[in-house]
Amino acid sequence: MQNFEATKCPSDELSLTNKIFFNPNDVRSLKNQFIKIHSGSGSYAFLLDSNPSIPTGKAGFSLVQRRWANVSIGQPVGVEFNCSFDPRTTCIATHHHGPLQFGRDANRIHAMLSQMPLTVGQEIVFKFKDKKHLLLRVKEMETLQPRGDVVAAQFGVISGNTIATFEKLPDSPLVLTGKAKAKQPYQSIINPDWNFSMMGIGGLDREFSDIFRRTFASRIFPPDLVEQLGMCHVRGLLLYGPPGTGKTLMARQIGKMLRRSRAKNSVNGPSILDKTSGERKSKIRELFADAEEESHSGIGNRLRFAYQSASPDEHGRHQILGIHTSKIRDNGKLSPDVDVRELAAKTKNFSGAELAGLVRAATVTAMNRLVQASEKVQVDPDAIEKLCVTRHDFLHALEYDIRPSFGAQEEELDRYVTGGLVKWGNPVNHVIEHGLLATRAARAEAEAGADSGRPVALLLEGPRNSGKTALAVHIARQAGFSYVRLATSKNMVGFNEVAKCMAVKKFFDDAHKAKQAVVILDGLEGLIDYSPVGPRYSNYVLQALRDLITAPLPRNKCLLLLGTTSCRDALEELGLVQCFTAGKIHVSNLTQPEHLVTALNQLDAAKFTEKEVRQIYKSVSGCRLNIGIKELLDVARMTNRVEEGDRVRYFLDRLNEDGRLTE
Ligand SMILES: Nc1ncnc2c1ncn2[C@@H]1O[C@H](COP(=O)(O)OP(=O)(O)OP(=O)(O)O)[C@@H](O)[C@H]1O
Repeated sequence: MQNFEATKCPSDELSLTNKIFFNPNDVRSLKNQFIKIHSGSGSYAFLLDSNPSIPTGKAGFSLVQRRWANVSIGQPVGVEFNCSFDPRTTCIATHHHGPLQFGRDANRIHAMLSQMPLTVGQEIVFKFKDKKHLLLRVKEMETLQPRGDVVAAQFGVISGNTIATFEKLPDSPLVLTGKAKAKQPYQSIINPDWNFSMMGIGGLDREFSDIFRRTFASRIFPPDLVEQLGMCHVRGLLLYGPPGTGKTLMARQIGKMLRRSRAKNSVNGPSILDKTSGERKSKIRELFADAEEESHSGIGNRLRFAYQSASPDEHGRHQILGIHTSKIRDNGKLSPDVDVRELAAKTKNFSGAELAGLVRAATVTAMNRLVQASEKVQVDPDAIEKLCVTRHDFLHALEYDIRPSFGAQEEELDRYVTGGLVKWGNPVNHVIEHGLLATRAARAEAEAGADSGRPVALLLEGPRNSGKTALAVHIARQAGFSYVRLATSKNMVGFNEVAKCMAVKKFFDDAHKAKQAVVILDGLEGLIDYSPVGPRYSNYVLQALRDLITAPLPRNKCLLLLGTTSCRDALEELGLVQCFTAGKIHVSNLTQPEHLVTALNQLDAAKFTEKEVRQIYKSVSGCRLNIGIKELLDVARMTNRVEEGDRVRYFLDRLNEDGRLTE
């Protein structure tokens, strides 16, 4: 080893060779030989070259070399000449990633690199497209040992078989293409100091993990995988809930979880509104300024809202789902058990945007399987290979994540048929048949293709508790239309006249957008605030209802209107019954002992034994019966709580007391 003094590289051009220069007399015939430089801070491998402008006894380092090898001008360095690399143990190899595409520069760069010994941490500079300098930093090296083991190495030389995997620094404007993109490092959005065990959100773990899965899971995966799945990141998140349920706490914790630069912006709504208008605007602008800057690195600055008026039919949904899953399928990440046709059948009332959301939610669920978030967030290193979106992921997303906002509100409708539908006699069948006829008429109206069709409006009228609402819901469901809404004054408690009109109008407006819609106007007397004392009613709502029920429909649209009332006479006087041109169907109470027996035999709410039913039948035969199905269900439920031997007596007593059974 000889001692030299570090000096500058003779020219900028020579520094792009990434070699160390010596005076020709010092190195005589040596050229393009490997040397090792030993400075106080470590040992580094280089190629040497000679140049007369370097004084004897000195070694010329470029600025970049001096920086990464920690050598300063004038510093003594030890130089080991004639170093050689054992090609069997120091040829750099890597075995799983493809090379970066350098385009036209590839050969030149490859030629330069293939001559060069490399040290971990080394920085190499070269010219790259139009005068710009490209800096490569050696991050890690693996050498392939004769027995096939791969061992991490400090020094190495590039051989013909070396596979180089290029990564780009997060702030680099370079765009990598080809397979090398997979290794592209991305600045994780998750704060490295974040620890889930210190989250401090009591009882909200499930909510937090839901938020994590649906919002951030996609951001901790390599961008290339995210691209292969055709996903875009969630750009905004709205936490909603009653006061004091932990929304702000969760938002703050999410802020902490994210890297600081991304999470410093938190404002309190009222405090912003406190300012003068100009100040307010500038505050809001300030708030988004950072996010706007970051938008280049993938953090969005805008929340997007998508609205699609009519829900597509099954064929349309099949196509839409096909489009949104195509990228995942093309990249081999869609499990063969995913049947788009099955999903199309299961996604009635989903809009296009909701179908896209469903695919996204299923993908995120699949991704989440590869995330371990016990303490730190970790992604399975083989995520790219392992990721597979399965049928189960779609079913999970259907159950927990995406519900159609437009269309039938199944859960709400369920509340109106809690006791199921008991077919206790012909009067029930009669109503259902009429409902079917009206449905057909509504369809025919749309198919006729007239410029403007008419809604088909059917009124179900009958005594209180006779089951009008439940029958209307049954008819609506049987129709199988995509949009089903139930307007009831029970959901409009505290609304003034205008608010009521607006609420009902919204149902009609939405119904006009759907291809096939049912609107149930439940308890018309309640909607118009009818009171027999006076009598009083809201003329404002009455007029609105009359106009809405009779308003013509947009072309090719079909609307079935089902009204219910227990005050037919009053509504007739007000001219509302007349608007139901498709018919007025009477929903009756149970009046025959046979009705009662048939109903009791079918009731799920109360299990009467055959013997009990026979006893009841005997007792009611010859009596006058008049009971609504709703009331019967209530009495039967109460009977359930009674001791076995007393059930029949209790049941009959209740009917007698309430005047439902008379001699
Ligand atoms: N054949 C049936 N027809 C209607 N409802 C039935 C029938 N069988 C069982 N039910 C149940 O009875 C109940 C009927 O209540 P519903 O609210 O429909 O009555 P209603 O006549 O609309 O009452 P209201 O007079 O208060 O408006 C529901 O829980 C429903 O599930």
